Amino acid sequence: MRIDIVSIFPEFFGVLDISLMGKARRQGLLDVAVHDLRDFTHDRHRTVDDTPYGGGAGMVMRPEPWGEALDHVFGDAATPENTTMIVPSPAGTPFTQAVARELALEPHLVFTCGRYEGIDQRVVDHAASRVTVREISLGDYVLNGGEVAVTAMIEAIGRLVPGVVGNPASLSEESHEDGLLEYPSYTKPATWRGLDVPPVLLGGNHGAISAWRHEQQIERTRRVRPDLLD
Ligand SMILES: N#Cc1c(-c2ccc3cc[nH]c3c2)n[nH]c1N
Repeated sequence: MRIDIVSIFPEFFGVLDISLMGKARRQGLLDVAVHDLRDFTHDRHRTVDDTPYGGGAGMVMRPEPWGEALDHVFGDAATPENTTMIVPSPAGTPFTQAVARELALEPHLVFTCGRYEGIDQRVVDHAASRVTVREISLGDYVLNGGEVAVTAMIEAIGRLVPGVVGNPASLSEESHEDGLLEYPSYTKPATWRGLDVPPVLLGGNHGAISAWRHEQQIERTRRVRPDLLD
């Protein structure tokens, strides 16, 4: 999978050089390129924003640098079938595990990190004439820009790419994979500060363990996220 990120804070994505994402990049499973939007400006101050038409607080990201940056990232080969541009936005559709699974099947993802009051709408509209565009929200709260959201999305998507996670079986036992929250986990010692590991987990009866874990998933989901059971 090829991932391109455009941001005025490219250094923000150094986190993608470490841990599982870094290993996947070194293995060639993920090809990630980060682009500085200011490299596509032509004035002395490398200006990326301007005042909003219609007035209002804050600034809007200018379309020209974005247009040139996306021209560079899309190249001549990008089509709606092979390239998906993801625009993080509080006005987007919710980012869920199901969306992560969909996007993990795409060959090329382009993430556009807005700042200020957002990106001139014409950038999104023009890109939609060239590639698939999805405006996606990390959650119902307000961030200062797209970078935090893009980092979270790339981790959630990247870990689903075959080969990135060592034991694929672990992916199927996580929260939200089967519509339920995950069961509680324990490791040694069997007793810690007077607290015991549930005996069923020590008995080696795999059928009983599996049944207990499913019961725990149902109980935890009913208690914490009853909405998932609707
Ligand atoms: N995704 C997402 C977001 C954002 C977000 C995304 C981009 C920009 C650009 C300026 N401000 C932004 C906020 N806020 N809350 C979310 N769930």
